[in-house]
Amino acid sequence: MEKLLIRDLTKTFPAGRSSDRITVLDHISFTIRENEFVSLVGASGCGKSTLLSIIAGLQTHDDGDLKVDGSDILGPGADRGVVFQSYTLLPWLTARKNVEFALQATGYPAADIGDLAMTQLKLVGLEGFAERYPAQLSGGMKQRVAIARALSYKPKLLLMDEPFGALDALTRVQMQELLTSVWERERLTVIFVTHDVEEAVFLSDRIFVMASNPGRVKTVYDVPLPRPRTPDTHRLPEFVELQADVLGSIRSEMRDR
Ligand SMILES: Nc1ncnc2c1ncn2[C@@H]1O[C@H](COP(=O)(O)OP(=O)(O)OP(=O)(O)O)[C@@H](O)[C@H]1O
Repeated sequence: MEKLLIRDLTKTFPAGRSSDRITVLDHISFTIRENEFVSLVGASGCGKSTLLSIIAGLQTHDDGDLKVDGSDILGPGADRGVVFQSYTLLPWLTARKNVEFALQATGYPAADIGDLAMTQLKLVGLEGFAERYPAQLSGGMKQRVAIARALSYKPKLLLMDEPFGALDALTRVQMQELLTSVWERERLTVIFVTHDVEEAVFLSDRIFVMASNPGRVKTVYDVPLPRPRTPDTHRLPEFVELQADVLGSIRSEMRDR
């Protein structure tokens, strides 16, 4: 079933002081199926973050249609969970209270909130850290709380913008493995922005390579790798080949600019 439909999406920004406008996203059209994991990759400035924030309802668009489960996106909503690169936890609340706060804000019954928050923290392996404040957690742990929080209210669509970009290499790989196992268990629909092609191949069902000036989807790759994905997945010849193909596609687009 179709989860997200985007048709002829166009976004412009004012170009400096003149009345001209720069087209950042140009007639983008695609659909994402329920339970699909899709990554957006492409050169810096091709419009990945802009596209994600329009889907999140955090930015307006000029033209085109965006629908989640057949309903127009008109602004932010609890049907879409968002995880960004920077940890957006509330520093004055514990890990558990950060998750509970999101559940309260999205209207969960008060009696269920405590249990639900702990269940989500357990899912990301943080049940022992529930009473810690963000300042007492490592970067990877903070990002796990942010993922637990985004998953807690069961969004139809999870939107992730470079969520592991600020982490060290080992923590990043651990977070990829955690995310893929959570995704395999919860059957989420995810749109994931990353600069890291290896990360995109490891996590995704499909990879959209975007081109710039104006931003558009240039090539769509299917990722025919078996699941569950494990550390050994990286060594499969198909993995290595696909990674090279996607990188080549981004590079050729940069050369053509
Ligand atoms: N508020 C804004 N006003 C004007 N131009 C903007 C604004 N936000 C983004 N842009 C421009 O839109 C283009 C796309 O930006 P965006 O951040 O979406 O790209 P990106 O692919 O996510 O880049 P990166 O990979 O570097 O994060 C860039 O050229 C950027 O300069």
